[in-house]
Amino acid sequence: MAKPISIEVYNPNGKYRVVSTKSMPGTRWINLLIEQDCRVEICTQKKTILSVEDIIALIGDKCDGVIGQLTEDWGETLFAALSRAGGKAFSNMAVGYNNVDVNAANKHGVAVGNTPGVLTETTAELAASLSLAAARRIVEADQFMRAGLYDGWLPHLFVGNLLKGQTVGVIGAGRIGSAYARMMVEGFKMNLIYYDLYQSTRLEKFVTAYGEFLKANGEQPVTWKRAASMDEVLREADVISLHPILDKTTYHLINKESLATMKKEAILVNCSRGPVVDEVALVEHLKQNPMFRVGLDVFEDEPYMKPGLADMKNAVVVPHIASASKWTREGMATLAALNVLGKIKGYPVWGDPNRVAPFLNENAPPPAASPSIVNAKALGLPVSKL
Ligand SMILES: NC(=O)C1=CN([C@@H]2O[C@H](COP(=O)(O)OP(=O)(O)OC[C@H]3O[C@@H](n4cnc5c(N)ncnc54)[C@H](O)[C@@H]3O)[C@@H](O)[C@H]2O)C=CC1
Ligand SMILES: O=C(O)C(=O)CO
Repeated sequence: MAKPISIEVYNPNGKYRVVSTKSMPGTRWINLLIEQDCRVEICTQKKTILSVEDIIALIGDKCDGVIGQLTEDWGETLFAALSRAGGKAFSNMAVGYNNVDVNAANKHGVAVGNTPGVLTETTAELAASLSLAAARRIVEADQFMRAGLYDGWLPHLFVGNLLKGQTVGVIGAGRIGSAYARMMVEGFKMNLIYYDLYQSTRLEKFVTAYGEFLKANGEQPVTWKRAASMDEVLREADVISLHPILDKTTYHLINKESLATMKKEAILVNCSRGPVVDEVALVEHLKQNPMFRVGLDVFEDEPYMKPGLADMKNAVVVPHIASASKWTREGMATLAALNVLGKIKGYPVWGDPNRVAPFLNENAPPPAASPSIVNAKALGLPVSKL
C-alpha cells in the first residue's frame, strides 16, 4: 500500500481533477486550469523522482488528467491506473517523451502531450554555452582562480580552441539542432556539417544567405554540407553537438568506435538524452585524449555520472538545465496544462505543434485546442482548423 502523498490544492470545488506530479514555474498554468473548472492538485512531496507507486497514490480513484515529468516512468502500470480513475490525458512537461510508453497510452485511450517549440532557443543557447565553455576551458580556469593558483599571465595558460572558421557538426538537425547550428554559424562564423534522417532546407537556406552576406562584406563566406552518414560529421567537425530524440536508433549512437572517428582535439556536446552516448566509453576516451573535451547536460544514468567522469578536467558537466530559462519553464508548464485541459474539454489538437506562440501570449486567452498531442493520430483525435 503506497504511503499518502502531500499535496497542495487549488480550487477544491472544481469539476475536473488535474494532478501535477511537481510544482512548476509560474502561475498562469494554474489559473488557466482553474478558469476552466479544474481542481488542481500539486504534489509537494520532498522527493525529486517520484516512483510509480507514488504516482498511483496521487492518481487515486478519480483523476481526469496528469501533468508529469521526464524523470517518471509512464508505462502500462500508470496508464492503466489513470484510465481506471477515468483519466483521458497525460502531458509530459518536456518535449522529449522517451520516458513514456505511447503504445500503453494508446491501449488505454490516454492522450500524451509534450511541450515543443517553447524550449528550442533556450536549449540551443545552453548547447552553445557548453561548446564555448569546453572550447575555452572556462570551468577549469574558474576553478584555478578560486583555488588561488593564478600568479600572473602566461603564454600557455589555459590555451583552448578558436571556433571562427572551424566546422560545427550537428547530429539531429530538428528544432533545437537547427537553432544551435544557426547560433554557431552566425555567432562564430563556423562552417556547418549536419546529419539527420531528413533534409533541413530552412537551415541550408539560412547558411547560404549568411554566407552571401559575409561575402558581400568582404569576409570569408560560411558553408554548409548535409552529410550522407554520421561518420562523415564525426570525421570532419571540430565541435559536434547531439540533438536527436532518444529511441532505439539513437541509443549509444556515440560509442567507442564513433569516438575514435572524431578528431583528437574535437569537442562533443550532449543536450539531448544521456543514453545517446555510451558514457563508459566516453570516460575512457577522455582519459586517453586529454585535448578532447565534452560539455554534458544529460547523463546515461541520470542523476548519476559514470565512475571517473567527475574527475575529468576535460569535461564540463551541468545538471540537465538546458531548458532552464524562466520564460521557457513557465511556457512548458502552460503548454503541458493546456494539453491536458484540451483533452478534458474535448477540444481538437492544434494543427502545427511547432507554432505554439498563440498559447504563450499572456494577454489573450489561449486557442481552444491541445497544443501538442503526440498520439493524436493513433487515437483519432480531431485536428483544429484554427
Ligand atoms: N537537455 C534538455 O534539457 C533538453 C533535451 N531535449 C532533447 O532534445 C530532443 C530533440 O528535441 P527537438 O529538437 O525539439 O526535436 P525534433 O523532433 O525537432 O528534432 C529531433 C531530430 O532528430 C532527428 N533524428 C531522429 N533519429 C535520428 C537519427 N537516428 N540520426 C540522426 N537524426 C535523427 C529527427 O529527424 C529530428 O530532425 C528531445 O527529444 C529531447 O530528448 C529537448 C529539450 C531540452
Ligand atoms: O524537454 C525536454 O525534453 C527536457 O529534457 C527538459 O526540458
